[in-house]
Amino acid sequence: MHSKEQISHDEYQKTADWLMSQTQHRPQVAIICGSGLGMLCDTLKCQDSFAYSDIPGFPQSTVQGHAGRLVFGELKGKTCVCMQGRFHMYEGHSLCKTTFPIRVFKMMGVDTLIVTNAAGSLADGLQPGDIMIIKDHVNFPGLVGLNPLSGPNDDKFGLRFPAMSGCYDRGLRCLAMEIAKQQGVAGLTREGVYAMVGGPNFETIAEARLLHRLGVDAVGMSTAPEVVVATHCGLRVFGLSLITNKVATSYEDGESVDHEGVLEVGRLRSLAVQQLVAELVSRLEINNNSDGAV
Ligand SMILES: O=P(O)(O)O[C@@H]1C[C@H](O)[C@@H](CO)O1
Ligand SMILES: Nc1nc2[nH]cnc2c(=O)[nH]1
Repeated sequence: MHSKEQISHDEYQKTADWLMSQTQHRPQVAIICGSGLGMLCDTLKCQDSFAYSDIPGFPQSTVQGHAGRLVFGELKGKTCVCMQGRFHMYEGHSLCKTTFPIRVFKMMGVDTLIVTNAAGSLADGLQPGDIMIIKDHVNFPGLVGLNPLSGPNDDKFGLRFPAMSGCYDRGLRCLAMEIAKQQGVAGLTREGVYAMVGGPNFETIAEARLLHRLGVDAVGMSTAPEVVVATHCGLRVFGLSLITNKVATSYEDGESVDHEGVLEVGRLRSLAVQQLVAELVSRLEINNNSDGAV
């Protein structure tokens, strides 16, 4: 079951060492591409890319719209590593496996993690095609003990009881809003709360109404475990959700969602998301003390 599997420090190190032996790039920024957002990798220059199936210890991506490649390259003067495809709990991966790359990135010297996802909107002010800068999350699996940090704590990575109150960096959220204004997409962009549910089914009407009443702005099936592990090991985090659909909350209107529709909105908004992320990366101030030693 999820919480029992443990991955040793040596296993993360082995993967980090293998990647560093295969590429000259030493990433400062890691980017995780959500469903339909794999094009974020296209902006990287001087790419070195690896199929997940060739990387020792890496899980495999099984979801359409998640290519399963790790891409290293330069973006606006920063060295980045980009996951073209992430791992979800509903694919059957343990939570340690879904978050495996995060600790590998930390060991490679990454300072900042940018997470993206596709999500359904529960908020009146968020329409398909809008960009939600994640202010905070509700980790539903985590609240009932399905947490990648369950099990013995590895003190080399972080504290047994890490705080999560500031896990989405305030400075980066403000910077992203400023960039959205400068790029003329402020009307499409606002902050909100993301909730992770286990999936893979989309919400029932009753579940959607419950999430809405709880103050959730957008719901998806990923991200929270990655952010918990990143915050635990001291990475600075920025997150955004591309709103791909409204979550149906009425028995009358017959609204429905499917994965192909989710991917289609990703394609339509790819340029706006790409430009926002690229400008954010270019304006990041990197903490050069991050030498990857954990
Ligand atoms: O990887 P993300 O969270 O972007 O993927 C979302 C949630 C499901 O995996 C999928 C549903 O269409 O999109
Ligand atoms: N749980 C969930 N995940 C999504 N990913 C994209 N849209 C949705 C949605 O409506 N619900």
